[in-house]
Amino acid sequence: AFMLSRYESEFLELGHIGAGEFGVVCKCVKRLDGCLYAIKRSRRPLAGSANEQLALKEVYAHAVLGHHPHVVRYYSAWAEDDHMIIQNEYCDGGSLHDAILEKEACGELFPELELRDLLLHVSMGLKYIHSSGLVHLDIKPSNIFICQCSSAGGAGESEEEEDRGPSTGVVYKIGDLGHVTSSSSPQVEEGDSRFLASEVLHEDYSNLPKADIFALGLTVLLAAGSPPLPQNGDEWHSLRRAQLPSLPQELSPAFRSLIQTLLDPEPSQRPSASALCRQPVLRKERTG
Ligand SMILES: Cn1cc(CCO)c2c3c(c(-c4ccccc4Cl)cc21)C(=O)NC3=O
Repeated sequence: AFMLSRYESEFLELGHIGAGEFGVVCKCVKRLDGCLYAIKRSRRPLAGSANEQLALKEVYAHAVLGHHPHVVRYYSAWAEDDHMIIQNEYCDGGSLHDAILEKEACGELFPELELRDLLLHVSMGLKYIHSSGLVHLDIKPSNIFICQCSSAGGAGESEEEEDRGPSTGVVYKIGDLGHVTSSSSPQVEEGDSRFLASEVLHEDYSNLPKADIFALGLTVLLAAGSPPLPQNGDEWHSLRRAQLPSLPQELSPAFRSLIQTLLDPEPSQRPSASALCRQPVLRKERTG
């Protein structure tokens, strides 16, 4: 079109960082402030379609959630030339899924200290989302983003400092709010079946925050080096009888049993996000 779109006039595209059926994600610099942003451009969904509902829920969730150091920050969203555009905080460390693939590629493992940071940071983000009466419903490694940069953005720089992992200074943030819904009157759009709690599969929506906790448990297992998760079948069910898969590393008994509780078949037996944030095994060991 002859008219420069807002996207083209306000941003310079530096590269593609993701693509899927949802659309394309680019790393962009905003010409005005010189800051980096992750911008997702997707075909505008058909008015009144389910996809439009999903697109709107994502923007509503960001608008309601405001700022938190462990939730990817939202800056703006708009529609133009038949596309939906959302401008979010750019996390410079890639996704946890990328990090897991890299570790596997060079035969390394996440040390337990980093697994504890991961579990603590995502628990803090979930505590915030759940305290706002919302649930994420698509917690998985490809939706958790890593900030290595010193200016990790987000509110409360000082709070950010406190949250930094002692070992790596890496900050984990929950992203992709496309499945977020109200935990009380849910219109559940199921997330990735590999991370789906069995009660949600059976349409029991009575305790959705605990479905996020279950998915977080599987996410930590993958980061600990467990083999790829089954999408269905016997293995899928045995994972949901709290039989942890064999892991390539010895985790401390305290940490291993904590992960076990996240995967409990009974949602009420799984710890809440706020209980997880208070778990001694996740608090920084005050050395010296
Ligand atoms: C594929 N991909 C890779 C990255 C980071 C690479 O270091 C990424 C980001 C986001 C998103 C994203 C997810 C869902 C909705 C909107 C966005 Cl911008 C996707 C991303 C996002 O919101 N912030 C990101 O950094």
